[in-house]
Amino acid sequence: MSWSGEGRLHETAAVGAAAGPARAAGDGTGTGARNPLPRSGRPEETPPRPGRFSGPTGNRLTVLSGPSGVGKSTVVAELRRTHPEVWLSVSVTTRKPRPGETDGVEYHFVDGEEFDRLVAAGELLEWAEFAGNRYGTPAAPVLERLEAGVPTLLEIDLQGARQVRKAMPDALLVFLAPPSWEVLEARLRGRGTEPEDVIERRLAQGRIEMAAEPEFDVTLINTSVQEVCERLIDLMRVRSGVR
Ligand SMILES: Nc1nc2c(ncn2[C@@H]2O[C@H](COP(=O)(O)OP(=O)(O)O)[C@@H](O)[C@H]2O)c(=O)[nH]1
Ligand SMILES: Nc1ncnc2c1ncn2[C@@H]1O[C@H](COP(=O)(O)OP(=O)(O)O)[C@@H](O)[C@H]1O
Repeated sequence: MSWSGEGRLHETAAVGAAAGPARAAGDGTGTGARNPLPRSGRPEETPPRPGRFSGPTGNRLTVLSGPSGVGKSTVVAELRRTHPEVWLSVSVTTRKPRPGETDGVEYHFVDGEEFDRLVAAGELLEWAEFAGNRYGTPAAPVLERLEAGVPTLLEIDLQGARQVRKAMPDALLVFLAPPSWEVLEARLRGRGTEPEDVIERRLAQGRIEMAAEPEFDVTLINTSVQEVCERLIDLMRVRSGVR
């Protein structure tokens, strides 16, 4: 079967001590309760399908998305610390840096003019506007890593994930979900980095993102950051042959 596209295997794995053991994608033990899609075949046994941006090694890109405040940046920071073998794409954004963010680490912070230039020059693999700012993935570094067989992760929004799905049908799309909506609100407010009106915009966008969960291949529930990281690494290992 084809792993991408309609009938894509979908797994919902609660990750965290309270949620029981995490399950391997396609190992037949996932509940799939929220998305009862057909589940024949194991993704790791499906040969790579060439996409517009696929590298010759068949190495597949992994995309992490989820609503604002769910913990994506925290997971990425933990991966950066504990799994330096994974290459994390650094996006360009027109958003202003938050306290503690460093240009070139979390993002390349650019002005609107530079962002326009990158779009016009076709240098972005995908880009989207999110809560009043623009964000995009520089294509060249991603393609270089995929070509070299390096496990590669993008942390991007839903619109970006959809663009990646079109451009690279083999990409693994992982949805990071909160344990509950209340927890998501509490995390976003607790982070204390945005004023209330921005929080409201992000929560509104978050409802849209949550509704799109069935479009993703795998859902991980962010109860424990460490366990989400381990599951992500497992998924990437299966897909890119990393040991
Ligand atoms: N499409 C797209 N979205 C991105 C990119 N980089 C970051 N994002 C997303 O933009 C949204 C806002 O990011 P950010 O301002 O850092 O806020 P946070 O997610 O609440 O920490 C998040 O959903 C990110 O995943 C990118 O290169 N492309
Ligand atoms: N598993 C978790 N348990 C408790 N708090 C978490 C967890 N993951 C992230 N957080 C906290 O939630 C807030 C939002 O996380 P963040 O990584 O900024 O989210 P995102 O990048 O998805 O917007 C932060 O204050 C972070 O410390």
